[in-house]
Amino acid sequence: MSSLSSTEEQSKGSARLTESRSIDYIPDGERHGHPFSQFTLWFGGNLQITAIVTGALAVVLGGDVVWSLIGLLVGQIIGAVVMSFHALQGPRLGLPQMIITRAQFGVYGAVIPLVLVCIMYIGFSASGTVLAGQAMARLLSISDVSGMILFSAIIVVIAVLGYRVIHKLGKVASIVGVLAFAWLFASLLLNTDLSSIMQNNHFSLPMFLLAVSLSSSWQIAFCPYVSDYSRYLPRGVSGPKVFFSVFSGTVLGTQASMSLGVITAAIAGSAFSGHEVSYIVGLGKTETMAMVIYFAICFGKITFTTLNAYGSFMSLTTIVSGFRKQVTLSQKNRVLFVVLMVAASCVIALLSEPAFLKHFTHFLLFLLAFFVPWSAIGLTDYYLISSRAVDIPALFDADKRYGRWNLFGIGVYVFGVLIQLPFIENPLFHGSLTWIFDGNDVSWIIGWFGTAILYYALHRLDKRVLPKTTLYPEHSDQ
Ligand SMILES: Nc1ccnc(=O)[nH]1
Repeated sequence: MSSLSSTEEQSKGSARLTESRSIDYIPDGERHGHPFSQFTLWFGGNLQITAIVTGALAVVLGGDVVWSLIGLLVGQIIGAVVMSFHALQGPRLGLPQMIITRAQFGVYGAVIPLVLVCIMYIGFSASGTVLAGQAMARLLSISDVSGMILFSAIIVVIAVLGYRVIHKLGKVASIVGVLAFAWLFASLLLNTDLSSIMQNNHFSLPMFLLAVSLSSSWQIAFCPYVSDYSRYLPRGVSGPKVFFSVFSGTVLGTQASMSLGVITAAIAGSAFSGHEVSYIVGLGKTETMAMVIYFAICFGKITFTTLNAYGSFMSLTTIVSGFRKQVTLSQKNRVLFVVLMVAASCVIALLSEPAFLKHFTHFLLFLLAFFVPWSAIGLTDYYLISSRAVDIPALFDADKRYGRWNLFGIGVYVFGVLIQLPFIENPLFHGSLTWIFDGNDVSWIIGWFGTAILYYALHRLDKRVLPKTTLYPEHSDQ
């Protein structure tokens, strides 16, 4: 009887819209969903203004049309392969992404990348809030400040509701995004001679590499939270289906947005840079259509701003729980943590000047140097060294096998960050060896492979005793 009622409660709990779990293991009884939801989340989420502007950069900074499109696609594919391998850990381990890091860095050691993750996502959200807040202000005829606050309030609500609502949002965002993009592509192409744009075709290696880096770093920045959104899928779900749903969703969505950016920048020339939003809105020749586009811009920013809020709230929980041996989070603290994270990005958005935002974007890209080695260590350890076996209870207890600080993992990580520095080309940081690659930033390639190879080659120095198969928490119904 008691087991019946607890099962009943559980199924009711899992069907509720408000999520109660955070960084804890998702038991089999609560697993649900289909890999297709991964496609709609990553496809719909990427159909948005920041991806358009990022794609346009390839042309604004001097690239041609044809090779920019190809370079962006190549970078999309490389970044999405890495990202999709992280996504697969969700259903297999039933855990969000960053807590898995404790297996390689130790329960306390994982705080090092976690703090950086929080900063990165607060930053991404801040820049998204500025754009969406302005679009919302035009849409509702309110001030920019009110637009940003209102947008942030919407993000708090969705992030608190959690997993199920986020996936529903992904589905709606896919539909709204496809309609908006079909219209934008059609109005651009009907008014221009596509063949003349396609003649803008002159290969230059530096510009090609720039396009590859723009899109691959776009994708890699999702890695610290991909499994957060796949962790409720059934444990035995088909690996290839999850992989290809995430992969095709994120590649197709981002490539559509970035291609629109490339074509718009090529047509508009200097009229585009600095006036991206008003140029896109100007494509709607009537007042009503302009309002529809403002709506699409605002709506398009909701998905990832929510993901950033949810991901940073989950990371904050992982930091706090590491020191408190705590596995679950009360509903009150859940709301508190989400509000803290969203308020931080809203304040940055409110204080930011347009020029500040540009520097801030450079800073966020610079932060990527800290995630590339994190990703390389996480994937090499999980797929090649641990053979996908993780002692899940030990991730929650610093006295168990993963310990407090794993000096081996942390050491390789620090090395991975350092080997990238000479190859970073960012307005905030000029590496000393970038001349070898004609001033291009290929630090992410060197950082990822250099770290993975080193971690693998030296793994005998690692003192951890690894489990033979994955160990699940005792009271879970797995
Ligand atoms: N490329 C991105 C990764 C993560 N968050 C974002 O807003 N954007």
